[in-house]
Amino acid sequence: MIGNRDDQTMRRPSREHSSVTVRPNFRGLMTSFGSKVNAECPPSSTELHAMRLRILRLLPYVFRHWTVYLPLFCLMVVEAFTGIFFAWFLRNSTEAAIRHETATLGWILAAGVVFVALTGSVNYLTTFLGAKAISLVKRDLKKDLFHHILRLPTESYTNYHSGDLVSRLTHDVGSISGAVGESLLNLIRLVLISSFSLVYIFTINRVMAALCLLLGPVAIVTGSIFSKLMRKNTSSLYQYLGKVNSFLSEAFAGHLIVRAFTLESVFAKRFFDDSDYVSSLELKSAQYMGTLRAGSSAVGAAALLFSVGLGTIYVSKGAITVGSLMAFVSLVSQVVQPIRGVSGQLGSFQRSLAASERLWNIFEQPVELDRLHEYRGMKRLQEGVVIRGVTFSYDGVVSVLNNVTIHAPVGQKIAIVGQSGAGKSTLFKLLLGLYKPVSGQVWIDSRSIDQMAVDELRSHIAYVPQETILFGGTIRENLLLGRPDASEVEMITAATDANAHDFIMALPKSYDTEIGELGVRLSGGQRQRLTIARAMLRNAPILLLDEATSAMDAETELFVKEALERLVHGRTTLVIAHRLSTARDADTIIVLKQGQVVEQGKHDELLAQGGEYSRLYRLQFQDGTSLATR
Ligand SMILES: Nc1ncnc2c1ncn2[C@@H]1O[C@H](COP(=O)(O)OP(=O)(O)OP(=O)(O)O)[C@@H](O)[C@H]1O
Repeated sequence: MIGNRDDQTMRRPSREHSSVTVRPNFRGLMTSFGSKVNAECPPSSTELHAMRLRILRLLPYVFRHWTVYLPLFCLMVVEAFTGIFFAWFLRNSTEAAIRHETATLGWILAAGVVFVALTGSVNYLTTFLGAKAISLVKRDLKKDLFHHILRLPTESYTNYHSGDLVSRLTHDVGSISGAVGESLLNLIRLVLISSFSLVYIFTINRVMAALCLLLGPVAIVTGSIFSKLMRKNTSSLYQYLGKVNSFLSEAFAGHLIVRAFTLESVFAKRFFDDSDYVSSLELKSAQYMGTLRAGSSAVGAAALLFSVGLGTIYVSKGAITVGSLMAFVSLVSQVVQPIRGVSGQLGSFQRSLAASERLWNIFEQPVELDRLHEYRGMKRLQEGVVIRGVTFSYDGVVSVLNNVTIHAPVGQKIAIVGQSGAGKSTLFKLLLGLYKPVSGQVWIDSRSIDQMAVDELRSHIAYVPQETILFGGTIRENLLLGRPDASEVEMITAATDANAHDFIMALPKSYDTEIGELGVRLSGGQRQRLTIARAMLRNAPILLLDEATSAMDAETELFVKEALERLVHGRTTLVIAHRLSTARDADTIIVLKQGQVVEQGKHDELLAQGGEYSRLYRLQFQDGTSLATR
């Protein structure tokens, strides 16, 4: 599994997989999957600073929807007032009842009815607007994140695992709702209720109010300690869930290998261990939450007892009325409850921020472009492609390509051959503009590709990869990916030229047949012909063809060969020829060895030279006469 920046904070606990009997081949796989996360280290001041920054980064998303947040805030002010109204109602109705003031009691009760109706409406609106605010912010975050991921340079994109990216886009974005919704709103609500109640209890009796307030700091301190512990724990949990998702996506995508190599028990064991670990993190969170709630309930109960005890003394001395005591007792819980509630909400707010950390981690990666690439229409080629003195390294240390120069004049076919790892596919990646050379340049029609927009460059190129990559959906949708504006006739012509039309028509819904995830419902040869048809439809002047190595039956092989010949015709083609029979009719054969061009020329010339090409040819000839001579 590919690591990412999060791995830096991971450690491998000693208990991990100690009891697992793993076959040697899979030990590396299992231990890398099994690295757990550090849930225990204490928060540092730099972390708190980072936390503040993360809140600041979320704020624009909140401000963007101020038309929802502003009415919500106003409604919360009204909601806070209704709490005070209840105390006022209790105080005045009790006193009116004690004094037998029936008329006063009547209008107080009428005010109570209005209050109940108002509370209902306010509750409905705050719930609806709260959910709307969360949904809008999550929607924007998801869009921005996906937009950002699509613009990441290949170099940084390949540092993430696809399953982990899915986890960030779904689970982590979903978890953000606390920071922009429930917890944020509850924090504001509790502060408002607490402040209003505080003012009111001070108007009832200052000394009693001040004494009850002494319990506040106790609640705040215990609450914030547990909140921090919970945040660390949740951060670890989210990080680990990303890894579990990566594992799952690989397990499902590679299910054929899992079955063929009888890896079911190994994978099950791995997933069971993961699930246990996730569960242990969740239990730890539950423990923290339980302790926090128990502590804050104790503080709330103590405040209630204290105020009732103190209040009865004040009532007996005639310092306050019974109605005022009732109002005071009901409001003390409004003051202390929010204080303890703030701690809980802060914990949940911080858990949300923990999820946001994994989103900012991606947003921090610089993007290639400020807009998404788009198909720019068909291009023409006048002169051809020139790769001049290109040197390239993935890691900045080992050169994968070394001063490579290749000339592909317009309409010619250039075959690139060489041992595995010689740098053939890397050359294609540079031509597609996925990576930039360390030195040297690639030119198309006397224009350096550095001066071209990436989508302009790619609109010149049709790429047929070695693995047939199709997407879930219909055949039509897959073919039109090559050129979205192609007509029905053009699509059918491309499919016919690729020897695919006949088998497509034999399918139940012909071009509208669903081909399943990655084209799983088609045969290997059918998938290949579809990728050729897709490239044909694109009708780009430059063809980058990475020849498939998988063997097919003679008839399918012939179909694919014919399709490729039609595809190559009239285009400037660079083909990675794994079978030297493909290279035989090339205008020029380039022989790469350890990233360097060691020979170039025509088939017969290179054979006569008796160098690397003739060595490779002999090897293949000995290994399989049929392939080399076909
Ligand atoms: N994304 C990558 N990051 C780091 N190194 C890479 C990456 N891709 C390829 N390499 C390394 O670059 C070298 C050249 O790889 P490349 O895929 O270009 O070889 P190739 O000639 O196409 O091989 P094959 O015929 O087996 O496909 C290899 O040593 C490979 O390990």
